[in-house]
Amino acid sequence: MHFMTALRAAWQRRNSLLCVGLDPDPARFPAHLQGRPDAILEFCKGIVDATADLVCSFKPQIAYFAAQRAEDQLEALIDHIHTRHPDIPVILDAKRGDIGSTASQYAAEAFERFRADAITVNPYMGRDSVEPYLEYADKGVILLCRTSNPGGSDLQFLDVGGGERLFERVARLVANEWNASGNLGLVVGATFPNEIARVRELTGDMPLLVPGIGAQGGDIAATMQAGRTANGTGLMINSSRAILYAGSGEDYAEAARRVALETRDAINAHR
Ligand SMILES: O=C(O)c1cc(=O)[nH]c(=O)n1[C@@H]1O[C@H](COP(=O)(O)O)[C@@H](O)[C@H]1O
Repeated sequence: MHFMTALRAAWQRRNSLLCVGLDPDPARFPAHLQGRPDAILEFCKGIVDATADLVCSFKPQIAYFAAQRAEDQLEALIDHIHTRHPDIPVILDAKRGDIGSTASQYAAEAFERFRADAITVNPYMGRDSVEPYLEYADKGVILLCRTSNPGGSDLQFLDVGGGERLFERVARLVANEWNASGNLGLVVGATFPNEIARVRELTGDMPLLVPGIGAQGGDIAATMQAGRTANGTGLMINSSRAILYAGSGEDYAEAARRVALETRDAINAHR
């Protein structure tokens, strides 16, 4: 199924704009999982199965798996999500960006090896660096626009002419010129609601991935006010650490579920 179709269906069916980020850090795992060779997979499966009815997407961050030599566990995790929760799209957070020939390999890695439904990509090498991902017409490609970190302003706020800031140029280009197949989205941090509003203004109903609530302190009400579309959707609001590490004992998945539920409801209160 096309990523955008699956996302819209998940927004409706799950009544949720929450994206749970899967950033497994073994140092923070509960004691009963410590030292197990499959700890990353087991930890993440626990989170996924406890929260799947509360989310519109899952977003595994590839660095957390690669740093632990656990790409095989990432493959198994995505396979688990597709098998057990087939209606929930998986966004592989990889933030790739390279020349076309190399980008083709990154696209094959994300969509063929890992079987992700969407990938995050850094667009700052330009259109030809994004095109290999677009060849997978049913997959989502979510481009960094205005990132959630403080240093995001260093470059993304630069005036590129006539008072237009770099992130605005990215949003305008992506919405008006690059999105011929309708499979693009943008990343805009919850920590910058004014910029969410600006990107929404420039991109119509384009889906926005919004990380930065929870551990980074972004405001849910301001995010929703700035970014929701007329029908009360349009956003995948990501929270990772605040949900993953809500508990530290054997009941970590139940603790994660409680925070995911609170977060989903806090978001829905502003739809
Ligand atoms: O593309 C992303 O997902 C992303 C973009 C961005 O601007 N800021 C950002 O925090 N992220 C990712 O979103 C997640 C945020 O995690 P928490 O701060 O723990 O909720 C991490 O996986 C980040 O890599």
